[in-house]
Amino acid sequence: MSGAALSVRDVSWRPGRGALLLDRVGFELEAGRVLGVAGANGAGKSTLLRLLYRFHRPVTGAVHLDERDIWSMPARDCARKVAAVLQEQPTEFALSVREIVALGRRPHSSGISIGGRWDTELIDAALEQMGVSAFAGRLFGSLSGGERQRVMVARALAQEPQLLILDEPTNHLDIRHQLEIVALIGALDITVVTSLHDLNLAARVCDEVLLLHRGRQVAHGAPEEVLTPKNIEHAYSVKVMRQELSLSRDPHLSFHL
Ligand SMILES: Nc1ncnc2c1ncn2[C@@H]1O[C@H](COP(=O)(O)OP(=O)(O)OP(=O)(O)O)[C@@H](O)[C@H]1O
Repeated sequence: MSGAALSVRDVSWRPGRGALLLDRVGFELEAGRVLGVAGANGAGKSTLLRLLYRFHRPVTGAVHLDERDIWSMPARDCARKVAAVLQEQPTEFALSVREIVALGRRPHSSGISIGGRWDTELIDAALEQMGVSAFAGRLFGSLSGGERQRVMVARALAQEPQLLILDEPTNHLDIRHQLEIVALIGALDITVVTSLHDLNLAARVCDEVLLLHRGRQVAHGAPEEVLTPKNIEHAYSVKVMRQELSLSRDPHLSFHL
């Protein structure tokens, strides 16, 4: 797997004739970097992600992957290059975990069958990487929320994307699996854009952070430049304390009203 450079230029989006929910957001992300998208509930994080995986078409601006506008490429090419793990989970409850992960290979298959040796190896590797091999034969619908979340990440990895979009990937996950997914994101050599509510986690895992407030970009850059008490107070309407952890000396943010 290798990553693609992502260029988002001045994108805006509104539903139909409604008000703009995203207003001229733009950033450049080099191949292999991890960008965290932060902001309060309703700030526009999921809306921005939807523009990146070609669910919404921007009303202004454009999204380029390796210098190609994603709307100028055939839908199938985009599906090969971009994988998304969303908060809404699929309703294919009657499929097994393995069958769900195998769906990640669909954009790469020439016919309706998925089952070459390379596909099998990739599916096995993705199941293993997400620690879900043990229940590969179980029905997806019988899994817990956290187990399902890990299966959906495995499906995205099996897709061999160049850009991976994650909408709140740590939702439903216990602390061990949160740490594991954070380690996995850090170890992938593809480009990743992830929304995250936990700002301390965002500071640890992301190379860059984009902070949104009411559909507008407040700041974009290195986590320590963006996640300042001033920016967070503006974006979330909370008071912020920044401390240094005594052992690791890592900065740690705490919040109060
Ligand atoms: N298709 C739509 N039609 C009308 N309003 C929408 C539509 N999609 C999103 N919105 C509204 O746009 C705003 C931004 O939504 P979005 O889901 O992008 O926020 P978010 O930052 O991801 O929030 P959260 O942290 O709660 O998941 C919200 O007020 C939402 O209700």
